[in-house]
Amino acid sequence: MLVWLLLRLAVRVVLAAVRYPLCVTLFIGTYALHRAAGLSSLVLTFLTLIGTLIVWYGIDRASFLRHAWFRLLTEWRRLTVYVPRWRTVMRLAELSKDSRMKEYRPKLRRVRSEGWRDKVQVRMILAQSPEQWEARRDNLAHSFDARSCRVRVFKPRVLELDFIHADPLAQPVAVPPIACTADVDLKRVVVGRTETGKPWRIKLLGSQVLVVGVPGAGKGSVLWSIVWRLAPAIKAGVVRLIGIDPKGGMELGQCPDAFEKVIYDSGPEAVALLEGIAAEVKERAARYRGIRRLWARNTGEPFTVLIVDELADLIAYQSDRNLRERATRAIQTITSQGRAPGYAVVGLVQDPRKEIVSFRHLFTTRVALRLDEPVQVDMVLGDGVRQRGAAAHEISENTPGVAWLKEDGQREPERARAFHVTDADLVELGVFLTPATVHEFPSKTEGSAAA
Ligand SMILES: Nc1ncnc2c1ncn2[C@@H]1O[C@H](COP(=O)(O)OP(=O)(O)OP(=O)(O)O)[C@@H](O)[C@H]1O
Repeated sequence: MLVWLLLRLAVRVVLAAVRYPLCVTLFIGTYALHRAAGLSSLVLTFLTLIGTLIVWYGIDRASFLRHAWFRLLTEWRRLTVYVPRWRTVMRLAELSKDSRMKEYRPKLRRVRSEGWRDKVQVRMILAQSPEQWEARRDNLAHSFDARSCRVRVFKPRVLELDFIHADPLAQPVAVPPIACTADVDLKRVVVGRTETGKPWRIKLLGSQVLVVGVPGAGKGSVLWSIVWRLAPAIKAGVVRLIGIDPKGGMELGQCPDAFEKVIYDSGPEAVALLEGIAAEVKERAARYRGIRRLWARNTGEPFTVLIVDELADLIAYQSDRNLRERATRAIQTITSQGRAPGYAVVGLVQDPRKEIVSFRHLFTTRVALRLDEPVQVDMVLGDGVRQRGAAAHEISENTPGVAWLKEDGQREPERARAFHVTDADLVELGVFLTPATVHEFPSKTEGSAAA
C-alpha cells in the first residue's frame, strides 16, 4: 500500500514538473538559492532577472511574449481556472457520466495561453461526440470566464477548445505598400490578416469567391484589398479586371482605372458583358482541353477577374425575367467552367437569400462578413460551420472588414480582417494604374527657337 502511494506521489510530482515547468523551476531555484547563498543574494538575483526581462521586452516584444509571458500565463490559468473548476463544470454541463458506480470524466490535457485565447485540449469520454461539446459552447465560455468558446476536432477523441478573451482584430489593418513585382501568387492573394496574426490569403486561381455582408459590413474593403494586391499584375497585363456595379458606380466607380471594362448598371449591357465572358470561357476551355488543366502565366493570356458588386441585382432582383435568366445562365457558366481557363468571379452580396444560395456551391471560397441572423451564416458558409465557431452574426458593428472564411475542403473556418483601404489609398491606386501620358520631347531646333 505504501509503495503504491509513493509511486502515485512520484507520478504526480513528475506530472506537475511537466505541466508547470516555470513555476517548479522558480520554486526550487528560490529555495536552493536561499539555502545556499542567503536572502541578499536571492533578492539580487530576482532584481537581475526582472531587469533582464524588461530589457528583453524592450528589445524583442514578440519573442518575450511567446517564450516568457504566455508560458507563465499558461501555467497560471491552468492552475487557477481550469484545474480547480474542471470537475464541477464537466458534471454540471453534463459532459461527464456515471455508469455502474464509476465516473467517466473528460480529461483536461494540454493548455496553451496566447493572451487573446486559451487553447485547451480535452480527451472526450467514450461514446461522446464533438456535437455535444459544440452544443455547450456558451456554458463552457461562461464557466471559464471567457467571452466565447470554439470547438475544434484535434484528432480522434481529442478536441481543442478555444476560450476567447479578447479580439486581436479590433484595430483596422492598414494596407501594405503596393508591391513592386507583378509576380503575384494568384492562389494566395494576401488581402488582410487572420486572428492568429498570419496573412489572410484568398485563392483566385482555381476558385470562385462569394463575399456576403449586411450594408456597412466592409464588403468594399475585401474587394479593394484584392484589387490592391493585384495592382502590379494588372499594370503588367497579367491580370485583367472586369466590373459590374449595379449600384450606379458607387463602389467600383471609386477607381475605374483598375478595370479594363466596367458597367454601372444591371441592364442589357451588363448581361451582354456577362454573356461575352461566358462565351470566352467556353472558347478558352475548348482550346486548353487536352493541353493544360489550369491557366498559367506562360499562356500569354491574362487571368480574368470578374467583380460583381451586387450579384443579387443581376440574378435575383432583375425585373425583366429574360435578362434575369440570361444573367443567371452566364454566371453559372463562368463560375462552373471558368476555373481551368483562368476566370475568377468575386461576387458581393448583401442578402443571402434563396436565389443566391442556390449558387453557393459554385463558389469554393466563401466569406461571411457581419450578418444579421444565425440562419444567414448557415446559408453562406454551409451547415455545421457556425457550430464550429463561425459566428458571423456576432461580429461587432465596430469592426467592419472582419469576416469568417471557409474554403471547400477545409474543415475549420477562419476569422480574419481585410485591409482597410481608405479613400486616399484608392487615389494612390488610381495614380498607380493610370497609364502614363507620354509627352513628345521637344526637338533641338524647336528648343532653340523657343529660347
Ligand atoms: N477592413 C476595414 N477596416 C476598417 N474599417 C473598414 C474596413 N472595411 C470597411 N470599413 C469602414 O466601414 C464602413 C463601411 O464599409 P463599406 O462601405 O466597405 O461596407 P459595405 O459592406 O461595402 O457597405 P454597402 O453594402 O453599403 O456598400 C466605411 O466607413 C469603411 O471605412
